[in-house]
Amino acid sequence: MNREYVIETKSVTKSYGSLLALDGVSIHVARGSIYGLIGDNGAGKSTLLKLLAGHIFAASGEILLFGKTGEKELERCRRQTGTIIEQPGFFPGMTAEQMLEYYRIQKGVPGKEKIEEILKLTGIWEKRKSKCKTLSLGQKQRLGLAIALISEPQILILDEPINGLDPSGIIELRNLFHRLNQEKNITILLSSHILTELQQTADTFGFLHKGRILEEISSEKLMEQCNDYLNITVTDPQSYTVLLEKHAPKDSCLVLPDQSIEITNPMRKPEFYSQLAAEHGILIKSLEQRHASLEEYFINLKGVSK
Ligand SMILES: Nc1ncnc2c1ncn2[C@@H]1O[C@H](COP(=O)(O)OP(=O)(O)OP(=O)(O)O)[C@@H](O)[C@H]1O
Repeated sequence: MNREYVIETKSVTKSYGSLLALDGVSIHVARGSIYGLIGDNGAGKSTLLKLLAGHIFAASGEILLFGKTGEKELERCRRQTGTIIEQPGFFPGMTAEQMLEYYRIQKGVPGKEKIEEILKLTGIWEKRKSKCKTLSLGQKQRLGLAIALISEPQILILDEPINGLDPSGIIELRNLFHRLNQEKNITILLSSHILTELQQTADTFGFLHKGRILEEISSEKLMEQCNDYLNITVTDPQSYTVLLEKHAPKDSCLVLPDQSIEITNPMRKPEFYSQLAAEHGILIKSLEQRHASLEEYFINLKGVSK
């Protein structure tokens, strides 16, 4: 399938002095997707997002927005992009509504009526008369999002938007991202150092580690990779594996160095495996069910790349 990428980088490199922050980074963000850029602290996420936003420039490689490249074209395309890379400056004494109006005028966006629509869309309408200094972190994130949305962008680029929010704040923001994506057809690129935070938000993930993209993967494929495991320790592993081959031939079994037997994505319920042993006079010492988490997947990926 030939998907249209609204954001693409090709072998982008960026150094700060002798520090290579991005090393040949290529990412592909399809129109209509929510793309999660995952990486530890210092992996290079902000650097990549700043390059896309035009705050800094690459040493080599190519950046494409809406398929267009070259600084002049990119500048034009960036007008259709809303970004929050560092918190936009808020004047503490201004109200949320005044702050949004300030940015509307600064960005040259016509139509005062947009203010009401965006304050309602981002869920801070009730707080419109509150001064910025009194807003909570979550409310500030929403106001930042409102500012990014004022120019009706087709793309949103958000650096760690979930950082520091409590669980209910995360859920609210996640729902908002889904609404913006579904109802306004906005493509969203957002970063986080916590994979599980983006697990239910993004449909595509890019794993960035020490300035390099290790993998780009759809959330569907990622979930498939996170297998279920059954780990069984028995008194007689040899006889038990023979039994498994006969009675559960479709299962993929592996005898681990500690002589326990690992079944990946077992076809039957755990009781089947304990009954099978019992019926043949084999004693089960332990039986554990495990699901490889997304975090484990990322840790393994980083391990392989060393
Ligand atoms: N202006 C700068 N001058 C020098 N080094 C920098 C600068 N900005 C970033 N770096 C370094 O580049 C590397 C990548 O930093 P970057 O901020 O892009 O990472 P990050 O993945 O966004 O990290 P975090 O999750 O901590 O925000 C880090 O080693 C950082 O110290």
